Amino acid sequence: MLLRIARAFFEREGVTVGVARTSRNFDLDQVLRPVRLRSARSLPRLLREAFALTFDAAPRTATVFAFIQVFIGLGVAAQLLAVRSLLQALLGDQVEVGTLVPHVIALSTISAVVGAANAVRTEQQRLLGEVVSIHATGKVIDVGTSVDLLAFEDPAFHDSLQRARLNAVVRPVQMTTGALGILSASFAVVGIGAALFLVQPLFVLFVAVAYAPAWLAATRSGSAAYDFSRNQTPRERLRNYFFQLLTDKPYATELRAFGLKSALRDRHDELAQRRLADFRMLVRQRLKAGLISSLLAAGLIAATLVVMILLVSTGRMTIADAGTAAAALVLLGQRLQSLASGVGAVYESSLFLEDVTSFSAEAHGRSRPQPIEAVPADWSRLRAEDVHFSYPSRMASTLSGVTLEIRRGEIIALVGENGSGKSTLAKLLAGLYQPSDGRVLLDDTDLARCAPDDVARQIGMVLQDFVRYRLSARDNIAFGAPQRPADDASVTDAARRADAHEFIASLPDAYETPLGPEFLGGSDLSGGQWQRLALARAFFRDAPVLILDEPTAALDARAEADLFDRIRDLQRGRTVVLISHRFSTVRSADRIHVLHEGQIVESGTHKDLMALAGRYAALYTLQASAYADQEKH
Ligand SMILES: Nc1ncnc2c1ncn2[C@@H]1O[C@H](COP(=O)(O)OP(=O)(O)OP(=O)(O)O)[C@@H](O)[C@H]1O
Repeated sequence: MLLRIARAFFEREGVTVGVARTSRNFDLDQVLRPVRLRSARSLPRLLREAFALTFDAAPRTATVFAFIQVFIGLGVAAQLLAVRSLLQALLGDQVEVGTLVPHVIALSTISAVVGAANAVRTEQQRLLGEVVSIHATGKVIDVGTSVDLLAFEDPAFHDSLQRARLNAVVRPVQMTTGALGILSASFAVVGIGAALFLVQPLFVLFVAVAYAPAWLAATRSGSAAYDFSRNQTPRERLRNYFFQLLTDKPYATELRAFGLKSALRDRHDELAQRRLADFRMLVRQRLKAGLISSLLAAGLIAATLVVMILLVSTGRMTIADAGTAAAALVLLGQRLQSLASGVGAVYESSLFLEDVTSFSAEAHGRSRPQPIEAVPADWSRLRAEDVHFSYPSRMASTLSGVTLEIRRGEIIALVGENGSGKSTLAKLLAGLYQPSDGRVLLDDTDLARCAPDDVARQIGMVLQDFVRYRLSARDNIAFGAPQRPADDASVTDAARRADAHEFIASLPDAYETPLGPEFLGGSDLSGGQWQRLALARAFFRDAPVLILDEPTAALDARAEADLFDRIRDLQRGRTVVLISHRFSTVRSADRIHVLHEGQIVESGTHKDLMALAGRYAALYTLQASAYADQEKH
């Protein structure tokens, strides 16, 4: 059932499960299948990665921290030895108060210094956790913003992204605490172990055996938690999606209009219950392992104490040594427990580490071939040359053998029925996707060989699904060219060109009004007003090429006609690629390309295409007669 829901979700999101073109073929059944438990052998690698991330984030704090750990480890051993010599002095034949004083002073001083170091360590650890968390979040942002756009078509990438996003806040702290806890406990264990060894070497072996099950239990429970989180991800993404549908503003109106609340809630709850059931199982497993290992440890420590009593009663061990050994056993037990829980924490957070590492590999793997070529400064034509393209999740080609040329300053139009490939071609022309075959060129320079940011500088776009930034009107426009100063003159100029100035000026705080009623003092806009704002953003970018993908779908007919009448003036000699379903608006383009099932089937001016009496002419006539009918009625 869940598999069906998950499959339906991915398909509804436009991602059909099938053979992918990219190297990372995706199979939902594969993803939903639990992965194998991780082996304890991966611990050294995980620790290395955890330390690398920590030291990368805060080299100085981490180094200071490491020194404090060593210091505390040695300090605890020194404390034990000081206790031992105090006990020896106390239990000696002739106890003189004067001889005890240096022992007391030594023990108090060591204890005070170790106590102070512990306090510093606790606070440093918190600080380090925060710094690593911010650093790790930055890494997730870096990857999320630098991967190829096509990565977002890959559900496996979304799983990684989701995990990294959710885990970036808590896991780094857990990981740092765990890794540093291991470091600290290891030093302490070595120190106390050495002190215990001096007293009775056999006891060191007893303690190691006693805590081995705890170590195993922690490793296993860490890896079980890892598997749980990993296997839950696809389901959790689906549950989050239902959660969003139920609580986010964009869906609130339709949810109420269709009375969808219960239906969506049921789906959400079903997934939540599945998660809870799996989690209960995990908790039971971990609890069982934890209890068994604790009981075993307690039993073995009790046996060690019995041996100790026997040794003392037979005179083979002094009382001072027995007292020291007892204290060492307790201390060692505590440190070994924290060592074990540190290992568990590192295992749990390894999911995050792995995602960050595979993320970075992803970013590198998808980077452009070297050497990078410069975008020609004064290019004179943008050309698609026998371009083929298919989305990773679709078997069929979306574009096949598309060739077209746009000279600088020309206005061209792409028309065709829904799904014919217009938006996809526009994204290829903008260098957002790479063709699977063929090339997109600026003069003779292949866009695939250019730095994405350089290509982006050449292009301004109004996308079909443009973003409505819930920020100020000024931001909404200025985001068109973040490197350009958002001064009043240029922002209002762009707004005027998109006919947006008047309604922005009438907002409560004009250009500074937050565009979202969910924010204090915020206002919302109509669909057409948002579209004008998106247009203003593209005008503000002032790039040599402007791609308008149905930029007027939400505008009324008069506004649309007015915009296209003015587009040549507005663009001041720049290149325009226009996608529209309203043929009347594209008729003035220098060339019109008609797409059908991913191929250009007709090209020419409006006059040429009408004379051809083909697909364009038929659709144009159909639309014109529909308008004429509307006029009559
Ligand atoms: N992200 C995607 N993943 C898989 N297939 C996609 C994706 N985006 C588009 N497609 C498919 O590619 C084909 C072309 O889509 P495209 O959006 O380019 O068409 P279009 O001509 O712009 O359509 P419309 O006029 O409806 O906007 C369609 O069959 C569509 O289903």
